Amino acid sequence: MRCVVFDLDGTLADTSGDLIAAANFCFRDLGHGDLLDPTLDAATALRGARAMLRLGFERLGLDDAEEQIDAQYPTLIDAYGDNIDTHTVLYPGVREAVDRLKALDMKVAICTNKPEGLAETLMARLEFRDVFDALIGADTLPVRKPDPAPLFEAIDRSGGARTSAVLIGDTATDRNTARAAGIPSVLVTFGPGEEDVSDLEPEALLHHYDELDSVIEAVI
Ligand SMILES: O=C(O)COP(=O)(O)O
Ligand SMILES: [Mg+2]
Repeated sequence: MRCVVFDLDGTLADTSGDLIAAANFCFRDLGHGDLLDPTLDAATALRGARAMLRLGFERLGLDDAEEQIDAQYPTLIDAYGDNIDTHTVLYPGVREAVDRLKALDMKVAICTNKPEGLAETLMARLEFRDVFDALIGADTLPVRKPDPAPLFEAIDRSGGARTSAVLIGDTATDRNTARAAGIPSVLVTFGPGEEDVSDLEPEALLHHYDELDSVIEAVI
C-alpha cells in the first residue's frame, strides 16, 4: 500500500512561534533577555531546539557552546511542553489533503525530529493525530533523521510499502533522510527559510496542500 510520510515542524505545522518562546524563556532565565525574534528567526526554530540555542549563544559571542546547549536543552523542552500550541498553526489545506490521501487508500505517517512525547502531545492538541497510522519521533529509535531508520520505521508501522513511499519535508535533513533510504522526497516551499529548497533537488516541490494529490501521483 502506498505510504506518505510527513515531517512535522515546518511541514504539517508552523511551530516556530512556540519554539522561539521556549528558547527565549531559557535566555531570560539566564539573564540575557529575549535573544531570538519570532519572525526573523523562524527558520532556525524549525530546525529544532538545539539550533535555536546555538543561535542565541552565538549572539552572545559563544561560538562553541555545546556544553551550554546540553545544559539548557531540558529547560527548553519543559518550557515548550508547557506552551506547545499557543502560536502553532497547521498549514492551509493540510487536514483536507491528508483526508484525501486516506480516501485514496494510502497510509499516512509522521517522522519528526521532535521528541516523540512532544510530537504526540502537539498532534493531539491540534486534533490531528488520529488520522495518522504511525508517528516516529527523534527518540523513538536510537537514531534520528537523517539516518533512514526512523523513516523506514514510520513506513513499516503504518502498514505501507517501502517501495511505494514518499517523504514530505521542509529541510535538507528530510531530503538527506529520503536519499539515504532510497525513497523520493517532496519539499514544501511555504516555509520561512531564505534558502531555496529547489537547490536541494528533491523529486518534487509542494507549493500548497491543495496540490498534494497530484504531486504524490507524479512521484509514487
Ligand atoms: O525538532 C526538530 O529538530 C525538527 O523537527 P521536524 O523533524 O519535525 O522538522
Ligand atoms: Mg521540518
